Amino acid sequence: MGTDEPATVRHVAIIMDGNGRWAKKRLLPRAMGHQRGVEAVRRVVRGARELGLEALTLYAFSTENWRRPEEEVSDLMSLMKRFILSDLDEFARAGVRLRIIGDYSAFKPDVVELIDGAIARTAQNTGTTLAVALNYGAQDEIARAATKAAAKGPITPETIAVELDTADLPPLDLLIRTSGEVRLSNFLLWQAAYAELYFTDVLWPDFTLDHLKEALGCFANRERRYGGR
Ligand SMILES: CCc1cc(N2CCCCCC2)n2ncc(-c3ccc(F)cc3)c2n1
Repeated sequence: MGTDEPATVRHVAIIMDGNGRWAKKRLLPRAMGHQRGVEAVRRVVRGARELGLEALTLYAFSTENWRRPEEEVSDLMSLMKRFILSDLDEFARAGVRLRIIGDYSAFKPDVVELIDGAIARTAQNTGTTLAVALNYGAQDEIARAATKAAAKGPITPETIAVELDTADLPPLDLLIRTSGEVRLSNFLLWQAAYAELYFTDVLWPDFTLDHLKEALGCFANRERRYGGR
């Protein structure tokens, strides 16, 4: 690709941070921050489709999130169920394909069943792939991939890569983190090797399609290195 051609973004990932801080700033309960955060998810999934992204990966629940208060974990599980029962209908009809990365078998059977149904329902879709990271940690993902690769023969970066949860997604082009934290927090560590990293002070509930376009614009202006330097 010559330098005068706009860089094509195929796969964007987002660490959706700042939901609790958004609520705290407004003296609202954390659950309200989560609810407004779901509205931002809706905006960004619709935006990803309009922009023709092949894949959008969202960090929804990390392996560390289990340490949150029980009430908050329960609130997040309810939020997820509501999202699948209501929003996924629209996304399924619009051609969005749902994938889950991480070990979601750790969730309650009714949640696992709901997720499996949503994956099956959208499996044939050919639009944007929405990959949601649930009970996900990159070091856990890499360890699982390495274990599978080792059982099949000598380990190389290639034999590990094909065993990652994201093996069927395009290479990661752009990783966005909201709320001003400049850390990867055990998210897509392998996949981020050559991705552009974009950090914004915007809190996730305030994130809009314009913010996504701003991040994509920054990507377009950067010249990719792919390990060149
Ligand atoms: C595990 C709880 C949780 C939290 C969460 N947050 C995190 C908290 C507040 C901000 C919104 C984003 N999101 N966002 C999408 C999903 C989702 C899950 C499964 C699915 F099939 C489709 C979407 C989600 N799930």
